Amino acid sequence: MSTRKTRKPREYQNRRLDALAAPPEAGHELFVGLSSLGDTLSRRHHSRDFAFAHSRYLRSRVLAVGLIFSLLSPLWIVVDALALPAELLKYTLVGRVGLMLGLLTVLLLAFTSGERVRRVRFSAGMLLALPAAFYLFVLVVLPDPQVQRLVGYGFIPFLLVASLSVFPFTLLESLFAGLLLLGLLGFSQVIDGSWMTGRGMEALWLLSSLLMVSLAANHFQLSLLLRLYRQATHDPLTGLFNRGALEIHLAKIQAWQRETEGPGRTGNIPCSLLLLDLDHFKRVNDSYGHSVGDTVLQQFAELLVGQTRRHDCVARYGGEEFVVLLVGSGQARAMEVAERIRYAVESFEFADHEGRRIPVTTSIGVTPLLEDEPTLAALRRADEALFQAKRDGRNQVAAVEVTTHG
Ligand SMILES: Nc1nc2c(ncn2[C@@H]2O[C@H](COP(=O)(O)OP(=O)(O)OP(=O)(O)O)[C@@H](O)[C@H]2O)c(=O)[nH]1
Repeated sequence: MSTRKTRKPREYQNRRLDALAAPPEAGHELFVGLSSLGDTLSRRHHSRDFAFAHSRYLRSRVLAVGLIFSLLSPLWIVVDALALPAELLKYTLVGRVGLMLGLLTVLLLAFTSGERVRRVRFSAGMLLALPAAFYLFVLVVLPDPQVQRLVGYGFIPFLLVASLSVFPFTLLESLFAGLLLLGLLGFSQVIDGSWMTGRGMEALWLLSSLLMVSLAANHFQLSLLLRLYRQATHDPLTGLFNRGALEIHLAKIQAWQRETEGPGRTGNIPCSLLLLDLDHFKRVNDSYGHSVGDTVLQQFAELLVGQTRRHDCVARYGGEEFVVLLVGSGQARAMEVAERIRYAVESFEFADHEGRRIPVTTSIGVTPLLEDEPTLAALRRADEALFQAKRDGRNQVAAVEVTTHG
């Protein structure tokens, strides 16, 4: 174990809090709904961590809807056989075989995608694109007048637009898919001669209305998902990751460390854990009141976020204990960062509600996060180091190092 304390702070990069939807303010429901439009419009504001939760949710929908499509599509061959003459049946059969193979590939892709976000999103897109492509294929290959004889094909764009509402797509994603399906409906009308007729316009209007309903469903589904995710993973007082989310995040970082091992890869990426505890915090509560204590915790959290980089992780471990995960920082660098944080806290002007200064200091335990150890073992080591810093008089940085193998 080693302890050290220097006075000089170092430069640091700023970082914003996790860019997730803020918890909705109490108030008019419509306002609450509209205020989260920015979060459901695109994935721009979603954190990387939410992207994993989102893709797990999307994957379960792809599997369910993919299974329904795969079961319904071959059943329609019976309707085709009853409605179409034998010479036309070959066109729809070829299309259906292609559709079935495509749907099975999508199911396999989604099933094996695990947490690969892009693969899940690709399979969701393909799930909607395949029936549309099948319809387009039939429209193009079938001899012109025969298109009128198709039964149950005209509703494919309607079915697909309605299906959009089942998925937690962003508004822009659904709008893009919806416009393509409107185009497909328009094309089918040109082929069957109903374009710009009363019947054709009625169908276009119906599809547009369905699209609006699906967009509303997407918005409410995604904003609810964001809110629930935030409540489950974030501390409401500071907005930081809570303990459960931290432990999951640590395990993910370790998996990523293992993946980047080996020839041709980035190589071993050192990570370090900082466990921070506010010194004599009970006195702050006792002297200034619990609400001032809360404000101090919030300011402390902001300070930690400001002192770390975007890809580092700051979490509230519980009470007045916080954890910082430094990605790509070995022990020496982690000690420098911990010392900089300790100094920043000591110099920061924490104040009560009347603006009176509250002296606040923090003790910090530092330890490496090894790629192949249980996360709790690393946290326990950080706790040992923190205990050492407290024992050495508080307002200290202490480290517990480990001998890495190899
Ligand atoms: N205001 C406020 N206080 C909290 C919160 N969570 C924990 N605390 C308080 O944090 C204090 C922790 O006290 P102790 O565990 O005795 O530790 P300490 O006073 O910081 O002393 P050392 O850790 O030994 O330096 C308790 O008074 C808790 O009530 C919170 O969310 N808000």
